Amino acid sequence: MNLAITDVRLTPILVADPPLLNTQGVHQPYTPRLIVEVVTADGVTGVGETYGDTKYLELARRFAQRLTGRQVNDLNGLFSVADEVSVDSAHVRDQVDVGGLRGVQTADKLRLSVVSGFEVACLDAWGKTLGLPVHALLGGKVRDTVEYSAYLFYKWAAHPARVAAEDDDWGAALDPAGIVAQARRFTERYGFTSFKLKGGVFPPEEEIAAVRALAEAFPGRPLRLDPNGAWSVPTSLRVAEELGDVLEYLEDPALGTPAMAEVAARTGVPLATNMCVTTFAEIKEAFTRDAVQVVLSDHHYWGGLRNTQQLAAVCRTFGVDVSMHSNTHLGISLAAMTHVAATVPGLHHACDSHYPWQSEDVLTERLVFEDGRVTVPDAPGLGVALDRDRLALLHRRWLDDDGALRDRDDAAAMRVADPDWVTPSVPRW
Ligand SMILES: O=C([O-])C(=O)C[C@H](O)[C@@H](O)C(=O)[O-]
Ligand SMILES: [Mg+2]
Repeated sequence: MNLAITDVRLTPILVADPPLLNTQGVHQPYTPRLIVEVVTADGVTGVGETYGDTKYLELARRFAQRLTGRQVNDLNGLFSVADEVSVDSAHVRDQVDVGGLRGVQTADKLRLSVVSGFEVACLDAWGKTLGLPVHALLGGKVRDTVEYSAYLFYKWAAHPARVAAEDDDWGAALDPAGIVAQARRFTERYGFTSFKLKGGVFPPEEEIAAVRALAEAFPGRPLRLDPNGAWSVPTSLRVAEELGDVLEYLEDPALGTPAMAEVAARTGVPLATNMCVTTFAEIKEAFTRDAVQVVLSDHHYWGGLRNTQQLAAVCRTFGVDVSMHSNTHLGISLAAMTHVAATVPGLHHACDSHYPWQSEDVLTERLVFEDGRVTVPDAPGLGVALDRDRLALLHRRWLDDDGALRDRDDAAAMRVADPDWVTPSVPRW
């Protein structure tokens, strides 16, 4: 058995994405992702997936150059490579962007997102070589299925500039009735039994009404509302007061740990985050101030599956729940999320996934949700197979793009419909 990496392939792609609304704007018709392949001396190929925007891609290219000759099971070594890459990446070293939906974007976090794509690819190759599933390499699964929630979005029927790949049959959802209809479709198609509504789009009263309508349509089902930090502390408290009887948790109602701590101190509704605790360095302040009761890990920006397990252990120590966040992603990432979620003890909340919104994939066989759950794959590696024709097609789309869509920009996508749109300042309400 020879675990040495002999080749690394990076394939940036553009994937069709429906016009889903959030507080920053609307999803672009296509979103960038990066598919990572590592090949071993034995000819085994492992696959990974991460963000594909230019700044990630540039780092990934530097990263890839340093991998040949390393062992696929040297997972700790990936972080040393990340350090080396940081030294010669002066252009991203000091880059900090506070305005996105993924929390504060630092160069460190970009690097960890890149590491995650390679870590998953290495685990896949290592597992295939040993004939073991990724969850076994992570210490073994403690459950056979992982529960996901229906991720509801306010949505237009179509993108303002129609695109060929867009033919979703979800229709528009712009009011409580539309959101309930969307939720029904999610239950019919995938059997989801818990629901998360992406908020911060309409004034809070309208979103409160939508959650109330969901509570009436699906009595007793876990419900969450996530405005991505768009509300002030008083608004967050008002929403918590009005929906406290039906919410499983409120997700990032206000932006940042101090504001979340203020809200948490004055409501009994649990608060979840994928914005104010997104790195190990942010944990201490948030946990000591009791600002959050649930951390939604995203293995991409936490630096991979093993870091996600470490995060879960820290959360457990502090009595904070852990669950999972997602961004627009394909089946490789869903498989990775499912493997790691299967190994985390005490996972009390259904994980998020955008996957049902993705009509395209790079797999020969897509993962399926049954009764709102994905069965944990037991085949070697991630248990997925790359469809090279699909990959080539989505890469061709990336090559043909003039650069406009290679970096996700929800505000720019919104300006296609509303030229005066500017990213709202926070708090918006
Ligand atoms: O839970 C979250 O904050 C997200 O899922 C962030 C995403 O960027 C979401 O807002 C989206 O896709 O519009
Ligand atoms: Mg969130």
